[in-house]
Amino acid sequence: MRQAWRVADVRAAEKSLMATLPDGTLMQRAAAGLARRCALLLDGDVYGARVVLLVGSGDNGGDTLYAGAALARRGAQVRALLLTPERVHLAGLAALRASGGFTTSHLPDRADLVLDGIVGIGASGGLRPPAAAIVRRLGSLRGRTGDRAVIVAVDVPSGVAVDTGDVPGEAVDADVTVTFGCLKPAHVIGPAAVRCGEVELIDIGLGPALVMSPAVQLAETSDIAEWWPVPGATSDKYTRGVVGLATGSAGYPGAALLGCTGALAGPSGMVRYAGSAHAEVVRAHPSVVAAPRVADSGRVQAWVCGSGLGTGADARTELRSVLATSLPVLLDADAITLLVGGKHAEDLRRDAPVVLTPHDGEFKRLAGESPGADRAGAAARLAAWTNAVVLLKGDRTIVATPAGEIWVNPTGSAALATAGSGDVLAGLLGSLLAAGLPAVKAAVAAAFVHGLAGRHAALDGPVTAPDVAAAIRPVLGRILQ
Ligand SMILES: NC(=O)C1=CN([C@@H]2O[C@H](COP(=O)(O)OP(=O)(O)OC[C@H]3O[C@@H](n4cnc5c(N)ncnc54)[C@H](O)[C@@H]3O)[C@@H](O)[C@H]2O)[C@@H](O)CC1
Repeated sequence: MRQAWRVADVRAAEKSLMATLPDGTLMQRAAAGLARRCALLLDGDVYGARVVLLVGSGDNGGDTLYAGAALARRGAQVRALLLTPERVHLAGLAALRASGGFTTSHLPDRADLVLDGIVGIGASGGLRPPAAAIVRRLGSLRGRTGDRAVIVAVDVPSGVAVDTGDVPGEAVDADVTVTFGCLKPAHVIGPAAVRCGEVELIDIGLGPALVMSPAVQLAETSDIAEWWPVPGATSDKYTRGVVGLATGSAGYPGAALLGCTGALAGPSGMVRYAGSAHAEVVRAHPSVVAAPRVADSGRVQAWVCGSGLGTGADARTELRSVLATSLPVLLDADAITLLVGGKHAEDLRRDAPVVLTPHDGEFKRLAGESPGADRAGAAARLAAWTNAVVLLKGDRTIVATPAGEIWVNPTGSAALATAGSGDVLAGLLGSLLAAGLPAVKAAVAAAFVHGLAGRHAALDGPVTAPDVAAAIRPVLGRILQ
């Protein structure tokens, strides 16, 4: 499991750690790690490399100057462009000069490596115009071999909103981001995460001081392997869990079929289907036990309701039926639309878990506003308001609990942006709920495996929802081996 902390918590941890260390120790650790990574990016060919430092007025600029000094000592031609020369980190600048580096008043035409030290976790608002103009030109810099200059962001790419992962305006598009002490939300959430490129975390000894809860958590393959329910010697189809799907309609039988495909790939021992697509479902999936309505179905341990269900009177009845149970319920698509206006809000005040899986449009309908720039915060607010686990779909899907726990999925893939892929996710997640996984783990694990399935399917070309569903099993085979 990986974790990211908010700026205020990082600063508090740094402060408590600095109280025990000689002045400047953390910056020296940070700069040493940064310089080491830069040397590797130059393939060890540091001597004669053209290195450009973009240096802002804070400690982020200080890290950059010290790292530049280390590279200059190894023979690199280091030029520092000071954005606010009157407020530069003086000791860092002295170190650079003493090592043979220079300052420059303009962005050089050629560079092998650019270090972005304009602004780090002290950023407020979007980049100011002079910095924004420089950042716009970075993509055109070429180095010794004619290749594009490698861009390294120091701590975070300048221009991103560190706590939310938003990119409000011009921002550095880094190949590598070298961060210090711990990850921050911008490294893992939203468009900022894309601007980071590869993220390298340098240990500066901050760990023991990070006593506050992380802002965001990310599951790793080992977590999924640990959580995923697997049958034991005494398991049978009922003890493995039975998932029920109240999905699809005459207009959208495909949603029922795709949901069942996702559910069949999950860990539960049996899939029941309730709805008007029952004949099609049994034809396509002989192992599914189907009935026309929720009321006619046998026992299940969790319900999935909504995908392709419609929003008419019959759909309302089915939604009421699943919410009236004391079982975990996943509400997707039309079931979310049916909640709008608060008509079923009181039904969400139930003891058994509810999982909501909105995309941005459904989120807006339900919450009354778009997720906006702070997707994690928005998901957490909706989770608290609805008393449900909210899985907000996106490139980096967010899972938030009513208690404010937030997860971000690292396996997202553009391949999942295809009709019906959400139905597959709902079925898979429902299967995990039926198998007894707590709602938050079920949501995190389903998003993780679904994302990998999208990537796996994309290896063979353009992806459709059935391809995603078909890829779940090989992906799980690898995770659980
Ligand atoms: N505090 C610590 O113990 C450590 C801090 N480190 C570095 O210090 C950084 C934080 O340093 P600071 O707190 O000095 O803050 P920053 O260096 O991130 O930025 C603060 C400066 O940037 C300017 N600024 C703010 N928003 C701007 C914008 N939108 N456009 C242009 N300029 C803007 C402000 O005028 C301010 O002077 C970290 O990101 C990291 O790189 C590391 O050395 C590790 C240890």
